[in-house]
Amino acid sequence: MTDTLYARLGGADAIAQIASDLVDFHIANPLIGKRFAGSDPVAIKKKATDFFVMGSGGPNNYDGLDMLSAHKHMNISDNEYMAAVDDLMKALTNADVGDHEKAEVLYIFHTLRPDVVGV
Ligand code: HEM
Repeated sequence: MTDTLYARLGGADAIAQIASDLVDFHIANPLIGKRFAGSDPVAIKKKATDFFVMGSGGPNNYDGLDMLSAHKHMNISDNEYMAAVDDLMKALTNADVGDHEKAEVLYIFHTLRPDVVGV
């Protein structure tokens, strides 16, 4: 059997580093940084890690909101979504994730777009 995406990314520690970088990049990103002005970086890094671990086939410890509830009434634009995708690619590159795994992560991320953009 093929390893889960979770295992191929390097498990919980590797994913925690990717999620931490991702949140740092979002906060520093001029296109979306202001969205996180009121956020606690430590808390959202934990939520992002748990969500990513669960979504890649690892243990499910995610206790956060579903994606529609989390982003409802934010009215996130296509440009903001693309900025978040750019940050994700950067975080994956930083962690030396291979092209095949990057494509899988991107695909999963994109399946969540309807619950995030313009809701
Ligand atoms: C498919 C893409 C995305 C995924 C998978 C995702 C994932 C998440 C998760 C797991 C949470 C935590 C939910 C909770 O608090 O229980 C969250 C919160 C949030 N997301 Fe997203 N997100 C995405 C795209 C975006 C985009 C494009 C923006 C805006 C540019 C955004 C802005 C936020 C904000 C502002 C919060 C609340 C942070 C806080 O609680 O302080 N998200 N997102």
